[in-house]
Amino acid sequence: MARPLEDVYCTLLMSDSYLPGAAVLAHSLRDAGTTKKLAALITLDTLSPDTVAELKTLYDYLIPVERIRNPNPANLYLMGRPDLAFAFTKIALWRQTQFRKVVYLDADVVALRALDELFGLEAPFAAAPDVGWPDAFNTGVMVISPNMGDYWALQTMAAAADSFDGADQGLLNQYYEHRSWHRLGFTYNCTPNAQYQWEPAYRYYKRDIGAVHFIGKDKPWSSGRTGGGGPGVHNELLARWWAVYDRHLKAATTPQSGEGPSGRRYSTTVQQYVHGQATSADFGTSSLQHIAAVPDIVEPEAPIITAEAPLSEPGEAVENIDQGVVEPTPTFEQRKFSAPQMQWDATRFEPPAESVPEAANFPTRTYEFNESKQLFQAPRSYPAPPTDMWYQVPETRPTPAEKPRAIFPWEKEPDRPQATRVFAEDLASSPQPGSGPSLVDSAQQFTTTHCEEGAGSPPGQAQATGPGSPERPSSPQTADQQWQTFQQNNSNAWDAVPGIDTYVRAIMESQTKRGKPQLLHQDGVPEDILSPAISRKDRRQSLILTDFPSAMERPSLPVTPAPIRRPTFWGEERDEAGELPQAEGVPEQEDWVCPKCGFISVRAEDFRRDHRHSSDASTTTALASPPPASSQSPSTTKPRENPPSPIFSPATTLAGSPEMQYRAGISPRGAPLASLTDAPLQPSSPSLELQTHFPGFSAP
Ligand SMILES: O=c1ccn([C@@H]2O[C@H](COP(=O)(O)OP(=O)(O)O[C@H]3O[C@H](CO)[C@@H](O)[C@H](O)[C@H]3O)[C@@H](O)[C@H]2O)c(=O)[nH]1
Ligand SMILES: [Mn+2]
Repeated sequence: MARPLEDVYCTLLMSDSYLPGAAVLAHSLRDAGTTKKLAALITLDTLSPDTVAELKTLYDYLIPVERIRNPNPANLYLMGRPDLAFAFTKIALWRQTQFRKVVYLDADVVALRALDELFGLEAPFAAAPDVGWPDAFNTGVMVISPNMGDYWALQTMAAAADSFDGADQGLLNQYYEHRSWHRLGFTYNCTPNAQYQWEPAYRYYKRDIGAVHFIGKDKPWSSGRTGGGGPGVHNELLARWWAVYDRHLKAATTPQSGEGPSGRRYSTTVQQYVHGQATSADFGTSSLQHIAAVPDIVEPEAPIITAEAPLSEPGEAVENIDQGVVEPTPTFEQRKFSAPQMQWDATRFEPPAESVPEAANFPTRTYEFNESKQLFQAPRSYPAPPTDMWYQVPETRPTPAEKPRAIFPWEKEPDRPQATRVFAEDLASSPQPGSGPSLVDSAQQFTTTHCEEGAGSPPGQAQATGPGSPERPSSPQTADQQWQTFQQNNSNAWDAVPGIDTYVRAIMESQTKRGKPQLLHQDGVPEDILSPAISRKDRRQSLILTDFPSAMERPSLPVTPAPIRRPTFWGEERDEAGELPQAEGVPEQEDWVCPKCGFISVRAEDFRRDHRHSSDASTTTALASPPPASSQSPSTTKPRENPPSPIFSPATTLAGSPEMQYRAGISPRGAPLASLTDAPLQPSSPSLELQTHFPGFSAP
């Protein structure tokens, strides 16, 4: 016949720091005369060999178990106990099926008497109410009938972190909420509370108390004896723990030298985890302060001796003090720190996915309202406001910002007039049919606007000739006269630098020799670039740089004699039958626009002399044989007597050279140059559209 299964008291130890608790628990049970064996579940990888050795002397069975970590320990922070991350390990009790019944006791429990009657309970599970929520049970004292069915169910819950407090108590209460369990009396798991205790009840039930359980972060051995000196329920019960400790484990005068009253050797292993133990100073002070041992713990009525009472072993400490014995601090005292249980074991697991950040452990400080009943007394007087508060205006004016470095020669002229700006919007309103601004006017506007640095013009000239200037001559001039005046008074500074001229001509000639026309479009297909129906993206990138304003900048500026045709509301182009009359006093288009390639020069002389196509072998200039249909104004056919300086000559000569496009891409005032589209300009085109070309940027 098989041997009947055994009954045991069992505890759990997962860290060295709880060793004093486990030791006191074992002693308290044995002192109480239990007939049952003692067992301890231990996690070998987190306990020191010394601790295990000590446990071996105290317990009949040491049962190694794997720690079970809460995979989602967030709820532990709700009760401020992140150190209980491995509390689920406790469910290993249910798999100890080698035992019939287990009376489980936390390591922070001290038995005041043997609890053997608990093994006679029928119920498969029993526990006492929790003091914080009495409908729930506390898991520090439990009567368990181990079985694998419950174990696997609990294990599944633990794996899912199914626990309202993140630890075993939440998990087990959830598990047994809908199962039958036996409710033990509070006397089996009395949890003294420093803040609240129902003292009359304590006094009344005191003699029934079977086990005291020191719940919470602070344990008797971790806070030391200082807290347990006075009257009150909590201190009385604390004294019961220290009584067992003192009887069996308290440090002797010389470590490892003595024997306790029970005949056991004092344990230095245990002492090192007891606050305030194992230093010579402590030997003296503790014996003065501590509550001395209660002689017979089986007798709850035994008188409790307070600090003022005679010491149980007065000789030791006094002797030491008197003889001036100063013992070196033992190394185990220096090593007694035991790190609290971490939220996760970095040596075995990855950090939990939803772990609480470190900051959750930062100390917090609570400020409370002042509860003083004293009425507020206003001070008799307040300090006078400061009298020297005003803004001190600085005596010296701040030095004006430095002028920008001169780039062009004329910028160095000392009495160069301040440049002004004139914008198209400031000028006369849009061209009127028949009397709209001529090309001369436009050119004047343009030059004044764009050469606002007053390039090359005599002092004051830029303003004087500006159309928007108040000093504008009011006497009416013919367009031709204005053109003459304008051209005489305006020239570009770079035209006076022969080097530029020579260089650009050389490029142009070399291109002409290579048969590259300067402005021929790639495929020769004429295109009505002015048609609004043609979207911008369909146009090829321009090859020509000029200083013309772009269509965007000056959309209405008529830089060609012909007006811009806008589509009607219905989208089609307007009839060519001139709605707008030809402008007067404007040079003929053939004088400055190449009918072949649309190349533009403002100075007709330059145009005739310089602009040639390689195919024009017999032609001296592009304009030697102007298209017969376009000759209209007699004023443009006669040669000019005093050829004025070119205005746009760089543009005419730079055409077609990508390198020079880049170099000439910035106008004298730093604005990007405009470029003509490379589509051919038809003599019959209704207008010419200009397109801004920024160096380095290609229009789609
Ligand atoms: O670092 C540790 C932490 C815990 N334990 C063991 O686990 C038990 C539970 O920890 P404890 O500090 O005693 O928890 P309590 O302050 O008592 O907190 C309550 O909440 C815990 C978590 O739900 C339950 O385990 C307790 O029974 C319950 O009283 C201890 O007694 C020890 O046996 C260790 O060995 N090392
Ligand atoms: Mn406990």
